[in-house]
Amino acid sequence: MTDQVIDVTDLRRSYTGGFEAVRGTSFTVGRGELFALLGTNGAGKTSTLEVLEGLARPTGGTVRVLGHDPYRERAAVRPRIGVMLQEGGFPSELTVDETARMWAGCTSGARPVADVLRSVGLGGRGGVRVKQLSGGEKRRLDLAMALLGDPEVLFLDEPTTGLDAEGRRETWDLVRALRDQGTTVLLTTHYLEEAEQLADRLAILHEGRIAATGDVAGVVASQPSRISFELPDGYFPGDLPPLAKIGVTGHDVQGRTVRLRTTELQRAATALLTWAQHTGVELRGLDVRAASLEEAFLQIAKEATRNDPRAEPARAGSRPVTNEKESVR
Ligand SMILES: Nc1ncnc2c1ncn2[C@@H]1O[C@H](COP(=O)(O)OP(=O)(O)OP(=O)(O)O)[C@@H](O)[C@H]1O
Repeated sequence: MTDQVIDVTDLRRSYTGGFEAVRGTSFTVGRGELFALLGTNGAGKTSTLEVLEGLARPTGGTVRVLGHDPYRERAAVRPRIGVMLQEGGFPSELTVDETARMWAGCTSGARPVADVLRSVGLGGRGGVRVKQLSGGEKRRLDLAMALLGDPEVLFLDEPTTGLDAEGRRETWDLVRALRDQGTTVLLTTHYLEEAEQLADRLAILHEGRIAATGDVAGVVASQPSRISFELPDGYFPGDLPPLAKIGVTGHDVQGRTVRLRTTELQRAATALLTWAQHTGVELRGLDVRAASLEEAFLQIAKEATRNDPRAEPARAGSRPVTNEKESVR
């Protein structure tokens, strides 16, 4: 049986004014798994994460982290988790070393500061003031602080936002290494490539609900693949083999360009190529491709909106109903 490290059942979180940011989500994360919560701005990723981190109480549903309620049994959970918030908010005048030592003083069983800084590539930056770090270095400092207690479970809230391509790749390598060492990781991101690169499983959150979940291949496979090509002069779409019979679920034609959508890519492509061969037709610009995670994400979000056109309740100046966020890590 899988060892469930995170177990979320019908989680709801509302803010004062009635706005429900999380509207009944359920998912589990097994030990050693890397799970990505993916969603557009405002989808409810941070609102979910804060409950898992024990920083906020759910309005409804239950949440267990390492078998405990992270809010009520904070003392049991906190020493075993690491949290990287979106904004670390470290005092800018302190040096990297001073910051790390300060956090180590608040962390039970903290690892040696120098080791942790080295592990995130800040080994040579101990004497530098936080305000002098680059954006990428600040994010690495945030990560280092989350790793000080050698956590079993690591929560990363948009760990690479604001990083350049190289910084992002370096962070991915770090996160992969942690996962390979057995750390359970839950990260939020709106970078699809990040989820593609890192996630064992993911959930696409849309307006507070899980619109799709599974591994990357499974989520992508739920969306149609595409075949496009140009028909030569003298041929028309009606000359093609009957599209429905070869597994094509939709098509459009612009000028001589034909685009087909199918959930049976091999069958449709084989039938099309066989037809072209027999007819002696050259399909110029032939392009056969499975949906990308990006296409799947956009489509899933579009469908979720169509199925649930939520009217936006007023929520100016609102606060969480259940409690204020605590400024603790
Ligand atoms: N304190 C608050 N009071 C009222 N509404 C809030 C509060 N915090 C967040 N929200 C709203 O809840 C929704 C979900 O916000 P949340 O920060 O969880 O989204 P997110 O998916 O993390 O977005 P982002 O990618 O922009 O960080 C948003 O519509 C946001 O405006």
